[in-house]
Amino acid sequence: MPAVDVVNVLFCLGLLTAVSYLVNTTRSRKLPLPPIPNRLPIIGSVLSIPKHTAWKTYAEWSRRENSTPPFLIALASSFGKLSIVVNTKKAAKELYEGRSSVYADRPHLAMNTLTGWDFATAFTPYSDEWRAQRKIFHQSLNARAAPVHQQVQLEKVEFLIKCLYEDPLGFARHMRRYAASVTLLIAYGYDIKPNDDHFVEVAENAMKMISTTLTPVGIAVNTIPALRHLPDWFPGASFKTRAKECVALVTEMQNAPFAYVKRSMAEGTARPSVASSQIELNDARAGGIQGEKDIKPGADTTVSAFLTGVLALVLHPDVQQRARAELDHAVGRGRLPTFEDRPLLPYVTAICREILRWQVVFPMSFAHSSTEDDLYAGMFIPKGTPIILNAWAMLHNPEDYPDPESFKPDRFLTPDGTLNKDEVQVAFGLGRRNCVGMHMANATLWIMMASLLATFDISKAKDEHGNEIPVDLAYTDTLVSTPLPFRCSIRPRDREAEELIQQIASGHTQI
Ligand code: HEM
Repeated sequence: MPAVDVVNVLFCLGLLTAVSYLVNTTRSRKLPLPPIPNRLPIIGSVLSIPKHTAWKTYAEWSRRENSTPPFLIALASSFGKLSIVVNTKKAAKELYEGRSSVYADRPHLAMNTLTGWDFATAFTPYSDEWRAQRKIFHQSLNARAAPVHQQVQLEKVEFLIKCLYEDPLGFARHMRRYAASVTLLIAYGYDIKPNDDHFVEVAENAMKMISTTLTPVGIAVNTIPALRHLPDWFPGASFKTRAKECVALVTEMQNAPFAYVKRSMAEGTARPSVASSQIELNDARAGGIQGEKDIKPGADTTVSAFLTGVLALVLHPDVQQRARAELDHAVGRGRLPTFEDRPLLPYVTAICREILRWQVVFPMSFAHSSTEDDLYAGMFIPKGTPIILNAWAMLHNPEDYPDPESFKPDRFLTPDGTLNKDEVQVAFGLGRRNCVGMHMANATLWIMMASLLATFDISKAKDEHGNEIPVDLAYTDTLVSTPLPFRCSIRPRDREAEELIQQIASGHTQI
């Protein structure tokens, strides 16, 4: 009996493959598609798509395959499915911004539905539902609303400074907690517990589970959604059991903080938050408010930028020195910097921009999808094609950023020392689906870097013989690229800084 099912499934897969291949090749025969590197019949480019840092290979392929810009390439995955990688800022702007309504959809990924993650704004199709979610985010997190959250960011960065002083080796954990505490306070008015916070744990586990979608089996299910109907007992179908576990976590991640806000509002103890103001505005309409429910995922992206910031400082004592000179001149030594000091600290801002450019948090952003057949620079882009923005290629293009692999904050300064106009927007995506948490993320990163530079000296850690432990620039290969664990030394920069830190620490009791 199982043998018959196997034959049936394989037969259906074969049929799907053939139909999909025919549809794509017939459609594309009329007009040229972007070049498809290393394409083989039926299996497309599958064998040559690298497992590691694919964004670097795509940038190379696009230079090899296109003699002139716009440097688009198509990837033909197995079963004839196409996706297109955009490798230049010019093409990305023309498509994502110039034709924004055509490129604002997201590809439908069967694994997102299976794991319960399809509730998230980032995965919602371009629709009225998405517009409603996006509006809620925008009202609370746009550039003008961002200052409302500054008090929370200042309060939490002080606590981070205390934690780094008392337990410098745990810096990555403290930074993760700083990101989560800012996000949850702003989103839900919820102050996380010092250790083992349940909301944070659930959200982190749900985020980890999303990696299920990136395993070979997950990719196969996204390519051939019919696979989701495989029976649970089928060899290789254990992804269905994991997906069910993920649904439970995601549901709790959505509902628990929201229920907390409602409860604390009823008890009169709620802190003002995005969720509480939306509840007041919308009078808690049936089904709840989607927008604030997926604020949490932004925390992981911010942590990646924080850790890159620490790595950059470890490797560049000269950058620390120059930033400190700027801080001492503009702020003095008796207090931590605040957001009011920002206009006087262009070099610190340039460091933050360089962090986002140097090690791109989302090297290939989130895929968009086209809602119409389109023709661009003489190339055909079929309706429904996933379009991937190669942000890494754009932010490492030597024409815009000479010596792109080096960490050089100066590239964001004009000769007279003021900031230039490049705000590294590409790191946050382009067009209608760009990052809605961008202003909050920039502010959280800026105040952390400014405070860290004002108080601590960051250098390589030493082993028991007093030798410096080398630091590698090693990153995860996941959707959000994050530094792999590394060691460093974080010490008050001098006696004066230590006194300031102790004064700040005495105002915060918990660690
Ligand atoms: C350094 C930190 C961050 C980086 C680099 C980043 C980057 C991005 C990128 C590249 C996208 C996809 C854009 C596109 O599809 O064109 C995105 C989407 C998104 N981000 Fe962020 N993000 C960060 C922090 C945050 C934070 C703190 C929040 C929430 C408070 C947030 C909320 C979102 C949401 C909701 C979307 C989906 C937008 C949509 O599909 O309409 N992000 N982000």
